[in-house]
Amino acid sequence: MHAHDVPLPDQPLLKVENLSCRHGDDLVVDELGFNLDGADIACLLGPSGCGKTTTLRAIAGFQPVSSGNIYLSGQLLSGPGSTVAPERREMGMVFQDYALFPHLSVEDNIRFGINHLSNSEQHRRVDELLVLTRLQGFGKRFPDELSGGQQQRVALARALARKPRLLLMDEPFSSLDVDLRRDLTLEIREILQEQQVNAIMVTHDQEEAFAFADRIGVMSEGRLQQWDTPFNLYHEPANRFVADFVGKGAFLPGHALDTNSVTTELGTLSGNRCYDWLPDAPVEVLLRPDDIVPSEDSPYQGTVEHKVFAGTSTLYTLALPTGSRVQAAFSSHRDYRIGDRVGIRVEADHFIAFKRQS
Ligand SMILES: Nc1ncnc2c1ncn2[C@@H]1O[C@H](COP(=O)(O)OP(=O)(O)OP(=O)(O)O)[C@@H](O)[C@H]1O
Repeated sequence: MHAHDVPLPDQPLLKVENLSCRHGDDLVVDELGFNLDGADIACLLGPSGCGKTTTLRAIAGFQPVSSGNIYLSGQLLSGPGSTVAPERREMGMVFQDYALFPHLSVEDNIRFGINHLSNSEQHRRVDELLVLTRLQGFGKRFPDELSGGQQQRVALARALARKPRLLLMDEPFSSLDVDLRRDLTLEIREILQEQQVNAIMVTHDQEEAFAFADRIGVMSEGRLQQWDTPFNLYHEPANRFVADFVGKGAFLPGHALDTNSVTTELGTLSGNRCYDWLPDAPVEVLLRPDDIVPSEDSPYQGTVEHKVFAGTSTLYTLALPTGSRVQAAFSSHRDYRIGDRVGIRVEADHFIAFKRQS
């Protein structure tokens, strides 16, 4: 069966259940669980060392699991003490360093995993993949005669040649420069959609994750913090770690007034969610840069401490009188200088707040 075959309706394509993995005595993946549905492309996102690669390797079958299970369309692939060999999982892998065979031409690299097919079928599949990955005319070249982006497309073509049920990619773009990364991320997403191949990519770059994935798992210290759409991660972060890690913004201290409003240095802010805090509880409100707007006659002012020009907007870090800081993205037509005092107000449709620990 391949990914374009319809999986059983009640079975997710991939089910990772209470997965824990150890390196020696260290628990590096801790009770992690998520389901990947038939149509989704996913990312595991998190800071260096949080366990993303170990999770991907467990799914691929290279990493033994200490507890928990991994299923593909309902079939158990990994459990404690039982594992289906990597080559029998029908998964493709693309690595950061391309891992192409240097002594084989592009065509032969792509052909590598499909030598069980007849010669004419091999040719047809290779030609199809060269077109798909926009490598027509490069088939006879060797890897060292290609750019980094082209090499990564060969690696993708090679991984897709066997029509994998799931494609696993570990930081596939990290050795490429920023512009190429962005283009290739979108291009590969289109190729996967066209081929109806599900994929999981590991990255620590959230822009890349947002551009690539329908579902993102944010990890920290071996634990899955949230498995959700990019929109929900940004607007409805499940906890403070996700709020801080995903997107820009700053936390402004305040005190609860009632279950959905807070007094802060920038006035009373009200949201559309109810919190279970008691009146006067210390809280902090997440303000995204687009929640702060310039307002000349506002009683609230911030002093420009830092600015980063970003084309259509400029990102300012503003210090408030108490020393708290907020970030604000203003149209780059307004050009404030370091040290300028800027009238501001909060204009947020909703806010995300957390109890303050200290
Ligand atoms: N072979 C190994 N032996 C011992 N410890 C390891 C091994 N591989 C990884 N680790 C440790 O396991 C933890 C998780 O590593 P992992 O590579 O899964 O993280 P990651 O999120 O992919 O990080 P990065 O983004 O830096 O690649 C880290 O603390 C790492 O040092």
